[in-house]
Amino acid sequence: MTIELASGEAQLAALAVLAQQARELMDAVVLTDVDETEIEAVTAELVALTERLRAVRRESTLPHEFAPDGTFRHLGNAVVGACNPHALPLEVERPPEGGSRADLNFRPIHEGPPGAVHGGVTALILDHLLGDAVAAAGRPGVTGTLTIRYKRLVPYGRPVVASAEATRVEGRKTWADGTIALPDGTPLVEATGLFITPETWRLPNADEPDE
Ligand SMILES: CCCCC/C=C\C/C=C\C/C=C\C/C=C\CCCC(=O)SCCNC(=O)CCNC(=O)[C@H](O)C(C)(C)COP(=O)(O)OP(=O)(O)OC[C@H]1O[C@@H](n2cnc3c(N)ncnc32)[C@H](O)[C@@H]1OP(=O)(O)O
Repeated sequence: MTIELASGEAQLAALAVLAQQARELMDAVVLTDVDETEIEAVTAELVALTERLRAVRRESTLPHEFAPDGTFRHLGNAVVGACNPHALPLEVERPPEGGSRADLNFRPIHEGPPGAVHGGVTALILDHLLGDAVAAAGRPGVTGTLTIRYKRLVPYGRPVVASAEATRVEGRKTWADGTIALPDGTPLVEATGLFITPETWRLPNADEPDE
């Protein structure tokens, strides 16, 4: 894993604004009902804009890194990356009592079953949140297994709460449980996962895994 110093903060801030606009574009695309002439005109403008962005390309995606304020971030991450239009982005909090949580609102672009969120999308969110919970416990790792139980359809367009906590440790293995629930606590999706700390990972300030 690469840990690099942050650079080009003004450019990154502008990129985050661009990524948010791209999200709004995606939201507009799935709900627009303008006629085909207008769709073709907008598409032509987007082709031109895409070419402008491609004019200068990075050799790799935005890295895992420490921001100037000392916090760890991954601006290109598919779930939490402010600079990645694919990300909600999920804003993860780490409450003082432990674990990880996030308030979130899925959108029509996340639809799977009619009027509800795709199960793969909720699995993605829970994978990340469980991963954050094990990292919060000082045991960052990659997902070995992820088991999901879909209890109720997850609505989009209204608030839900995701939460997770590490539950057990054994060598380089850490287990975590999590849920996506309505604000009143009604569980919609439950997850349990096993995360494994690769041999090569040793993060500054992280507790050493018990080996
Ligand atoms: C996404 C990167 C994040 C970077 C994190 C950095 C800092 C953290 C800070 C904040 C992060 C916050 C949240 C985000 C974090 C994560 C969320 C998303 C995570 C992902 O989305 S990540 C992508 C999906 N993930 C993969 O792409 C894994 C591919 N895979 C491998 O990279 C290797 O396969 C590895 C490393 C798993 C093991 O390889 P290895 O050589 O180190 O270990 P080895 O095989 O020796 O196994 C040792 C013991 O684990 C058991 N074991 C192994 N694999 C198992 C499995 N799958 N299921 C059950 N048990 C398993 C063995 O049975 C043995 O058990 P025993 O010791 O009892 O015999």
